Amino acid sequence: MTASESEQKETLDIGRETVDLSETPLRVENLRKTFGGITAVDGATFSVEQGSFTGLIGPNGAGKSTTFNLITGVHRPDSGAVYFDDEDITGQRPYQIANRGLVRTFQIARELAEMTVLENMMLAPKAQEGEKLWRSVTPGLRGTVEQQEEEVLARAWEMLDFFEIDHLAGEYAGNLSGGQRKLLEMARALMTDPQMVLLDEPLAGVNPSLEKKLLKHVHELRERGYTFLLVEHDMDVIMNNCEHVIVMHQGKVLAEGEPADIRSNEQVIDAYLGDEV
Ligand SMILES: Nc1ncnc2c1ncn2[C@@H]1O[C@H](COP(=O)(O)OP(=O)(O)OP(=O)(O)O)[C@@H](O)[C@H]1O
Repeated sequence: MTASESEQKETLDIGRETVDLSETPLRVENLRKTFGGITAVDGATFSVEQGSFTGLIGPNGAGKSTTFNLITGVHRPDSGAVYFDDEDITGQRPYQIANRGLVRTFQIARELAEMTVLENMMLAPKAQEGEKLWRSVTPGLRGTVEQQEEEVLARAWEMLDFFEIDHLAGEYAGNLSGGQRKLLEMARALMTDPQMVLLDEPLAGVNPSLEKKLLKHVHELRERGYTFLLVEHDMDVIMNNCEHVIVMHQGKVLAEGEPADIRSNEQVIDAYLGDEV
């Protein structure tokens, strides 16, 4: 990390702390997951570098979503391990993993569509201290809870402003366009000030101008030290934006490398890219 990058990150208004870009925050080793007779993930091993924008691609059914679910604690692997910041997080619950700084975007469910954009943001606050309840019922300590709520509100506005949807704060989430929803999903994920964000097809149904905007925001965040792992079917998006690409096929990692190498990899062309190159 250069001195100016370091400076930029420390002064970032969305509140990231300085991180060491030489780290490898995420490592999955020999992950395996079966559903009945189906092997969804079959010994996948890869790692993601700190501060990178890494793409995870592969044909339908290759195991990408299941891998995301194994990393974020939605599913427990049959075998293998997930390490985040060199700590074994295998089998931890999604909220525990999120509290460590590893989050994924979630689609705005129907119930959330009936709340305003700002209310959606307030539902995803930064983890608060465990004694919150105790503080709220203890005379003299009420101010701390109020202070925390103010901090959550301030962060919500900062994120809405960053993603340029602050003018929609009072709008019901259900009234947003597909692209605006995707921006809200990203903004919500960032509420907890994570270190790493997993994006599962964040551009599906997004029009070209909002797609450009969303990718611009991801690049800005990445330059400031956030790490992104992206599942996306649009090959141009992957090849033009990610500096590292991991290709899954039949539950395994078939290849990984820079976009240009992946494009010309014979095995990848046979298994996946076919006519796309
Ligand atoms: N909860 C589940 N129950 C049963 N089978 C599942 C479950 N989740 C995934 N699978 C199966 O595991 C395999 C891998 O699915 P997965 O969704 O991880 O692939 P993918 O690469 O994300 O595919 P796509 O690009 O189509 O989203 C598929 O055969 C799928 O049908």
